Amino acid sequence: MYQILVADAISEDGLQPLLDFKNGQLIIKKVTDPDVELDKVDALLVRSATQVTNDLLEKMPQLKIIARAGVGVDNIDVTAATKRGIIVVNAPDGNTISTAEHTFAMMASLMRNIPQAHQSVKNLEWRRNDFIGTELYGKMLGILGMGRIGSELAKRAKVFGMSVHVYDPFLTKERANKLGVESSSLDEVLELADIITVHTPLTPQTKGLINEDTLAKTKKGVYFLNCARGGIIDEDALAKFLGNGHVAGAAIDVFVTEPPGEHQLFKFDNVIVTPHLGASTKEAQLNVATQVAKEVRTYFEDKPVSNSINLPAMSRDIFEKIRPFHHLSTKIGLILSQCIKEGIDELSITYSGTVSDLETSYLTKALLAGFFKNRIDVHVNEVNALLTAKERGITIGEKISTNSFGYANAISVTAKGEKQHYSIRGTYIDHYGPRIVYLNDFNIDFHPEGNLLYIQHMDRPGVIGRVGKILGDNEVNIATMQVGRKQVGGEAIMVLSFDKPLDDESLTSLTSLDDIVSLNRIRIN
Ligand SMILES: NC(=O)c1ccc[n+]([C@@H]2O[C@H](COP(=O)([O-])OP(=O)(O)OC[C@H]3O[C@@H](n4cnc5c(N)ncnc54)[C@H](O)[C@@H]3O)[C@@H](O)[C@H]2O)c1
Ligand SMILES: O=C(O)[C@H](O)COP(=O)(O)O
Repeated sequence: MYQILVADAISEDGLQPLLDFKNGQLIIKKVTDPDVELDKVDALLVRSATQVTNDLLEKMPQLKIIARAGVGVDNIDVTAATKRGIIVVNAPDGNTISTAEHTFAMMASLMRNIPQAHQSVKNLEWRRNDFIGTELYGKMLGILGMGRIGSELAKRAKVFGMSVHVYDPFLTKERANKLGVESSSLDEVLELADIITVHTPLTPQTKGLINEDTLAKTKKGVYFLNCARGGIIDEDALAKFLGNGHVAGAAIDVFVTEPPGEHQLFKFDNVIVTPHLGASTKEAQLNVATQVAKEVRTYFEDKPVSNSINLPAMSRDIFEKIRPFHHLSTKIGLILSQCIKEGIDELSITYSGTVSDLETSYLTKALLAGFFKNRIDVHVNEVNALLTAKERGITIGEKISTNSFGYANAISVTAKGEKQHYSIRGTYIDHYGPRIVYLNDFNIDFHPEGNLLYIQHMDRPGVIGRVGKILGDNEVNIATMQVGRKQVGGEAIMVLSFDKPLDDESLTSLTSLDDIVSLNRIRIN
């Protein structure tokens, strides 16, 4: 039974897919709650409040998936999660409309002094001349970050008769034209806009995007909005430019520290604030909760998730096509890891035939996960496979080739260590399953499953018989046996499979036989 911890305020209606999930148990508690057994949690659902730090992850060794019911993942140490093989998913578009609407409401409120006027009337005042506003009509709105929310905001601004200039280094001309906005440089937006709003993620590049230098380039009387992330607008710099009258007002939904406590911006009457409410609508909360609840369930049902931050997205159709090769790749990795007895520096993988049309990078990661499975302590999966290989100095080469050696598809792998050099090839045959068709320079054909013994020996009369006798004497039942050789009387190989793991005594007796070059027990599960 998977333990699923819901650590922030997430719509319970939206959690229905998990409430209906027979293999999951929902725990709705904060991570700091002493009743929560963090070491048993398999899935963690959060919004922006819970800080998913490396220290927290350390206490959660069973954690497999972190789901963010919202967009921003800056409260999650994604790098630390990735290292541990924990998949991180979010709900990227469930709160877009709500946040765009909130930004628009903040802009209108700011320009018409609505919060200030509201408070004044409630204080039994009637100061009509103190709250003269400014029309949005005819003004230029500058949007920094033209993604989902920026684009929705632009549509609404245009309807209000505003012109929209945007700065987003990743925005194409076609998309800007389609949205009817002017794509500009950062400096142009700063110099021309009457109102500037930020809608980028918080990254090292966007932290302090609006700072003293950029503020100095803006028009006197400019207004600023931040409904994205605290820190994109440097709070000290904004306070300074509000203080000297250069900035006419600001609307802020997000802060560097949340909750902000006593804050330097609160002393300005022309600053309006909300407590990170962009996504706080019934609709958005239902959307994001439903999206992540489905993602977590999908993940535990061994199906592909759609919105992972640290794994490539894959549709169900593609996943079904890739699934057999995924199994094959994992098995190849497992076999290699048990055959090669030292650390490796290089792994070269060649995909040919029908498999080369698929997402081969995903298969490479599966192969690495198989390779590392019994070698290192860390749980390696598709999320952290490449990182793990890199940390261990293994160079990964991936190629596509047209030569599939007579099979419809083939995955050929060579692993190089200091002393050893191993090559293996597998194929997937419809209605027949995965087969290993080449191992360490020998053509062979065996089903990579269960308890196997791979023997390299000299091709001499009686070797197979002697192997069979020792196993028979030790009551070991041979389930299948395949042989291969390059030339008569040269080196040859045998791959045997058993119903249960081969015992040490039999292995020792086999090792002492004449004409045996090497033996490897291989377990595939
Ligand atoms: N206040 C809230 O409650 C709330 C709700 C939802 C989202 N958000 C925040 O709003 C922001 C935008 O969310 P979104 O869903 O539109 O994200 P998005 O990923 O769709 O859009 C972000 C855009 O920023 C652009 N960008 C990235 N780096 C940039 C840079 N250096 N300069 C200019 N543009 C850059 C990207 O190209 C992208 O188009 C995020 O920070 C998100 O966390 C806040
Ligand atoms: O990134 C987001 O989705 C928003 O900032 C919403 O955050 P919240 O889920 O804490 O309201």
